[in-house]
Amino acid sequence: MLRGLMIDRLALMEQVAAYKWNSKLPIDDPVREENVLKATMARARSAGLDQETARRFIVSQMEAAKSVQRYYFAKWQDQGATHVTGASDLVTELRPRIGALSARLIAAMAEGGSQLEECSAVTVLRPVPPALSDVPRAWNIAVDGVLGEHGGCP
Ligand SMILES: C=C(O[C@@H]1C=C(C(=O)O)C=C[C@H]1O)C(=O)O
Repeated sequence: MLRGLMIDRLALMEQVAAYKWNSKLPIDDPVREENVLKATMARARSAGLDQETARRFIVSQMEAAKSVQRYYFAKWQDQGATHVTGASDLVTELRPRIGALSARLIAAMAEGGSQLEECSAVTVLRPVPPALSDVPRAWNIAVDGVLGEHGGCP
């Protein structure tokens, strides 16, 4: 559940990158990030999820999201691409979908929280999903935000 939602959120980032590439927008949007963070903290509070856990989690999902976008920007730069086809609108389509996934992610974190304390969570979450095989480092960033305290697991 948690893994699937994390994959779904990151899988949208190629389209986010395409929209920004075509519109010549920067990858980083600190105002949007602040809004995502605030919404997440409010949701975490009502779901009974620890604030620090929620913050660390969403900050790493956003870092991972930007890492995916940087991968595609570099690729299109190398290819000399001026316009990438198939990009949905960022504001009316992509961000509402990202927002819905972020809400479900916080619910999943709140529900599965105690399981994440176990070392088996590492085994389940760590493998790079096939859909994200081009961006393994981004996946690792996303997973580190969930499993940061598991340094001692085998
Ligand atoms: C996904 C986006 O790109 C970046 C990543 C964000 C996120 O993961 O929520 C938010 C803002 C941007 O810094 C976006 O602009 O919406």
